[in-house]
Amino acid sequence: MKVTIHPSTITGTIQSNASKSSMQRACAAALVAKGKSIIKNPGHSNDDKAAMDITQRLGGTVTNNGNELIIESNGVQPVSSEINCGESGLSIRMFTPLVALSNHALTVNGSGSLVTRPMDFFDEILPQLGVQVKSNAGKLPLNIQGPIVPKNITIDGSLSSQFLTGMLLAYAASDANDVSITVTNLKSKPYIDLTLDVMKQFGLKVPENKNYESFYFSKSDFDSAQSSAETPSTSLRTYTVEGDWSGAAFLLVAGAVAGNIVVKGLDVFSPQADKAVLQALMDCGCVISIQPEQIEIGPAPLKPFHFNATECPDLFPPLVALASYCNGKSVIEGTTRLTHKESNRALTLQEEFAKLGVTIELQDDLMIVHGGGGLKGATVHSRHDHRIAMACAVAGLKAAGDVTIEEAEAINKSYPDFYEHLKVLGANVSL
Ligand SMILES: O=C(O)C1=C[C@@H](OP(=O)(O)O)[C@@H](O)[C@H](O)C1
Ligand SMILES: C=C(OP(=O)(O)O)C(=O)O
Repeated sequence: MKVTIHPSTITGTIQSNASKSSMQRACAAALVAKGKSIIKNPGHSNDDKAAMDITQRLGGTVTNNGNELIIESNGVQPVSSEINCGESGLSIRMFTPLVALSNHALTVNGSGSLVTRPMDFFDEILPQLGVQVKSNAGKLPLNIQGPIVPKNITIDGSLSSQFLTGMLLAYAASDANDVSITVTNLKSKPYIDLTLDVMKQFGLKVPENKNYESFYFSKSDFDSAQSSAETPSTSLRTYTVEGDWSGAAFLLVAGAVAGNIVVKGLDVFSPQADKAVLQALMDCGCVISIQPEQIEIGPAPLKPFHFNATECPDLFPPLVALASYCNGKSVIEGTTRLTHKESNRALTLQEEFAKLGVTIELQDDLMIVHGGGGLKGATVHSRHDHRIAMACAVAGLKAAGDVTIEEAEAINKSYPDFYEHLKVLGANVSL
């Protein structure tokens, strides 16, 4: 699908989309928590759909009426010999340790960019916990046969926090007692805060976070009268999927560049990593008012900013769009975190923004965006990466000519309503 963004000024109010990070975790937590869970504000992105399908294949009963998702579960009891994670890095890395809770042999598969993303973690770690693993040299498909036996283990957190998210859930589900997961060089730490937050809300056993270096599952927490009285694991529980700071970052940048808008549905106290976008927006000098129930944002002469995105790598694409309109060189740190996303994002941003007339330099872990020179109309390509498509769309709002995005449907991975939301804000978008 091709989408063309015509130069536009935007205005109005928009409700943020549901966070796939919050929604996918909720599916996994509902699966292992046992009992009935009601999940409000469910998302409908491809990654959300993958998580719902996996939950069902691992034994959950999933009923989705659009406004509410109801999951009933007796724990992981697979009803299928294969799960398919689509293109979702979080789903494969979070659900594979949950697959390993069962003694059934299962194949874990995926598609698109996921086929080339590294999964060697499982070859190295799961066998230490009694799980048989066969992979295609560290890539998909994976054949997994548990059950996992929690014990003290050390894992590497430098490539992705998502493996740790899966391990924490699996340890909690198997009632890990007096054991620690030690993690070296953990990156994307706020995503672990989100995992722990969801685990708590679903009444799972939450480990003690020792400075993001070790996560200790105590002997007694879960059995204590107090914890089971507060959040009994088999009770009915309700969870509301958070508004998505990662998707909203594109809307907020659109406001800073192309018109006064209001974004609703974002929790400023959320553990989500990407709420850090507010810092860059405040630093670049746009007009912004942050209130508990909404964020108002609008354009002003924009100045360059310096931002460290090591812990929130998904902010690179929207921040590159923002930096393109800032008058001078903006510096974003953390490019090494981008190599294994849906595309090699530092390179794809450099190549696609070059088509729009923006020079991006890559130096070690730094990205330097030469902004303020004006953007030209061009045809760009999503590179099958939702965040590249959204970054180009937002950048196109104030380009000198039309910006056409090829394979624009990549947005379905996280934010299927993105172009519609731009249209609601008055952007001139041809679908
Ligand atoms: O846990 C999550 O929901 C995510 C964690 C991050 O990945 P890494 O931990 O690999 O950086 C992020 O990039 C991804 O989009 C979603
Ligand atoms: C990298 C992303 O997601 P995942 O790793 O879950 O596929 C993303 O949404 O940008």
